[in-house]
Amino acid sequence: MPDLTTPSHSLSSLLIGLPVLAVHGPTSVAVHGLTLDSRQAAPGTVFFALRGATVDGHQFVGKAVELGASAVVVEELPAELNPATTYVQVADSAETMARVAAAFYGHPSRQLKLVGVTGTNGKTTCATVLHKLFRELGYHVGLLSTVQNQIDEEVIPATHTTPDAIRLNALLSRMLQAGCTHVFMEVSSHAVVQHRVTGLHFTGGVFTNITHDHLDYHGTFDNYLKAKKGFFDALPKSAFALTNADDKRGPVMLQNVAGRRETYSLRGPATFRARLIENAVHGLHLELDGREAQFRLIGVFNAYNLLAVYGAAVLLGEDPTEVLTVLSGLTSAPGRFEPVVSARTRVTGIVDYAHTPDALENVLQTIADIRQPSQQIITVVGCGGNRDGAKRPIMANLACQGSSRVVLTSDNPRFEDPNDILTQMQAGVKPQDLGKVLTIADRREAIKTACALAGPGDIVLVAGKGHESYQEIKGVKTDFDDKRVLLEMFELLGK
Ligand SMILES: CC(=O)N[C@H]1[C@@H](OP(=O)(O)OP(=O)(O)OC[C@H]2O[C@@H](n3ccc(=O)[nH]c3=O)[C@H](O)[C@@H]2O)O[C@H](CO)[C@@H](O)[C@@H]1O[C@H](C)C(=O)N[C@@H](C)C(=O)N[C@H](CCC(=O)O)C(=O)O
Ligand SMILES: Nc1ncnc2c1ncn2[C@@H]1O[C@H](COP(=O)(O)OP(=O)(O)OP(=O)(O)O)[C@@H](O)[C@H]1O
Ligand SMILES: N[C@H](CCC[C@H](N)C(=O)O)C(=O)O
Ligand SMILES: [Mg+2]
Repeated sequence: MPDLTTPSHSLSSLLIGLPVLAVHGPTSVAVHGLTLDSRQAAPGTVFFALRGATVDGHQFVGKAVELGASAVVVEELPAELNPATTYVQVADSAETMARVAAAFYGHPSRQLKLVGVTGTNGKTTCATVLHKLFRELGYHVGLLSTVQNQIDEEVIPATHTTPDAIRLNALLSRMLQAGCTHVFMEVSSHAVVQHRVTGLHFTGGVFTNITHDHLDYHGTFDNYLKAKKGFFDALPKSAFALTNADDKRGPVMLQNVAGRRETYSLRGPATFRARLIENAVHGLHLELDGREAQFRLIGVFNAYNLLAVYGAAVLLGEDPTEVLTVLSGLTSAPGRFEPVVSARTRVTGIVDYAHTPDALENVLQTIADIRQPSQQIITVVGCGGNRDGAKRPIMANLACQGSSRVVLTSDNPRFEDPNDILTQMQAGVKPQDLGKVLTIADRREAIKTACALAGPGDIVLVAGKGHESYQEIKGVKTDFDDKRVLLEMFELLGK
């Protein structure tokens, strides 16, 4: 694995142009590293005290100083200052950290064609397909996504959809050094609010859609929309802003955009248009930008993703015909509508990352569109702990509306009691649907039961965890892979 760059700068050079309220101590100190975690502080590092969701990083300034941090960046100065450390006081530590991180790594985003994808659903799909497309077109390409980060085919594990600003700039720098010309990344709403992408130079931004999610974190839908829009508002004049004109909030996203405003649509006038010819089990047949093509991705929602990818590629200067030709052969991201068929009774298992009401509704609608009338749909679904609770009853109800049988189960309970989550899900089940619902907290058992219920040719949808290779219970991640469990159960039950 190539080394991460370890640049060295003086503190003063990193602070050029930034609004600093006060400095105590010398700014000539050499900086070899940046950290947001006091436990990683050491001589030569700058520690940024961030106000977190759980704790206030200012509590750990003393610890960082004790470990030898050369400088600390704070919003509030501690009562006692250590003469061996430089204290930089700013109005917003998170924003300052992002700008310092960009400078520390030499502003890699300015030398890359960096495209960010935001929206409730479809970010990973679009970013991953863009990565595959540009690889096929012959470029060296970086990817920052929920599933994994990549430099060409080299995989770098991801812990977040969008990494923190330090890791993000370090990764961009590494991508640049590896010869990447393009980087496609997901921009989560958390990332925008927490300034993870502040100070990056984007060549383009793509908006997929916005529906219910993360209201636990953002409080209101309006704040959630503001976060997504914040990314578009900050795009430079030189960038393109590509939005989904068919999404209710698509046009709002463009309101304050300084750059080129572009749209895509399946329903009306737009820069990039598509018409659905066929949505079948083997893929989509579309007329895209005036030309007919067959695609391997399934479901109308993927027609939107394909259109967004096509639009972004053309806006990046690629030849439309070549883009269509390559795009038609590409598959989706792992764990996104991924089918596995049992050997004997031809039960189709579908593993999908639908963990929002909109995604679940779309996936069930897609299955309804492509299934044979004789095929029953059995859905296994849960909702994550320590995340938006409001979606729980809604998702249980949607599962009932779109399925013959439903097994409610656990997703990643995290620090919540799985049975509490399940009770909240059950509250969404209509009295007339109670007969089709089973509740089994153990996800493995739930998948086993769904497989046992499946007759020859039926469809078992396992929703919510997609590519995830673990289940997180009380802070401990244990190996768990929906696709593997499905295959195991098919085998065990002779399906
Ligand atoms: C809610 C949320 O976004 N949390 C992120 C946030 O953590 P936090 O606010 O809880 O941090 P905290 O524990 O309160 O600590 C505050 C500060 O004190 C520091 N600290 C803490 C302890 C200590 O001893 N010393 C110390 O310096 C911490 O490093 C931190 O800088 O800042 C951390 C550092 O960047 C992130 O790792 C953490 O992501 C957590 C793990 C997380 O689960 N985030 C999810 C919700 C998230 O970000 N998801 C989005 C995608 C969603 C989607 O795809 O739909 C993502 O982009 O991944
Ligand atoms: N354009 C779309 N519109 C609606 N639903 C979609 C769309 N694309 C994908 N989905 C559904 O949403 C799920 C998640 O898709 P994907 O991983 O691409 O989204 P994401 O925005 O990256 O999600 P996350 O916020 O968790 O990173 C898919 O498994 C599918 O069920
Ligand atoms: N990026 C999303 C993923 C949710 C996936 C689902 N399996 C869950 O654990 O809730 C989040 O962190 O909220
Ligand atoms: Mg994602």
